[in-house]
Amino acid sequence: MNSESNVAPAVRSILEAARERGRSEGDDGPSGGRTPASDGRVSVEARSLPDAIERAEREDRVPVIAEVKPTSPTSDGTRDEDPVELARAMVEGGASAISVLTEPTHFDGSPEALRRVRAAVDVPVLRKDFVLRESQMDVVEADLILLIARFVDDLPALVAAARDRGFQPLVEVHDAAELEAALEADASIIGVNNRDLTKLEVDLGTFEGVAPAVPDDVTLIAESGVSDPADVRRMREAGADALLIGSAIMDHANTDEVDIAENTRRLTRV
Ligand SMILES: O=P(O)(O)OC[C@@H](O)[C@@H](O)c1c[nH]c2ccccc12
Repeated sequence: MNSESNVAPAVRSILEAARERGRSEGDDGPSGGRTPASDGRVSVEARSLPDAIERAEREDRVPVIAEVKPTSPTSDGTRDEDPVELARAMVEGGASAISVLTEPTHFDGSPEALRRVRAAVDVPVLRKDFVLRESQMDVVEADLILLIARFVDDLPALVAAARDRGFQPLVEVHDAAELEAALEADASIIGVNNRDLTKLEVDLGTFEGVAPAVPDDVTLIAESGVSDPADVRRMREAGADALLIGSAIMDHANTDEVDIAENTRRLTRV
């Protein structure tokens, strides 16, 4: 994998920033909220995502991972409410898990936001960032950590490193070749990103194209571009065990007060 030659300029810039992060701070330097073991690694007791999905199904909710994403290169605005308040409203609206952007330079995220969210809610929390090296995992505790198949050099090693720390790795793919790499790396939670990182365009057909090749025992997540109940139904029919939804809940462009709980509810009660 690790092909970034023709990704969108915004994505290239995100990756450059990610590559630098952790170096100047000293790869193992202290930072907000992590719980270092004696060797400087975090060690987590993760809240199970498959269990949270099962609970939602039992309670007739669509399993949704709702994303605290203050802004993004493709968003029309910035939402600067307290991440804890946003996360609480998402859980109130039926979210099964919360994703928190920790990327600082393009998404206005922070590890501290994730630490505070995880302390405030009892559902699993995903760390959404561009983790490229093992040492970048030791920044903050989370229940799940994102690994983007396309951008990492040694996916099997990073999957193993994540599990060593107690994280549930969520491996993000965009096509059949990346899916194969994820399966070879022994991933058991796989997300198909509907957003093409070369053009930043969204096509829900991406999930529909990749999903049939995913084994049943994998927890399969449809990521990005789900904007209304019809999209929720479409992704569920194509085999999504859960949906990762950010923008439709955050509603960045809306400058009026937005009801995050209600935005979440309309996608979990489909
Ligand atoms: O806001 P959306 O279209 O609902 O998408 C959420 C999530 O899938 C998206 O933020 C995302 C998917 N993969 C990523 C990798 C890094 C940062 C962000 C992402």
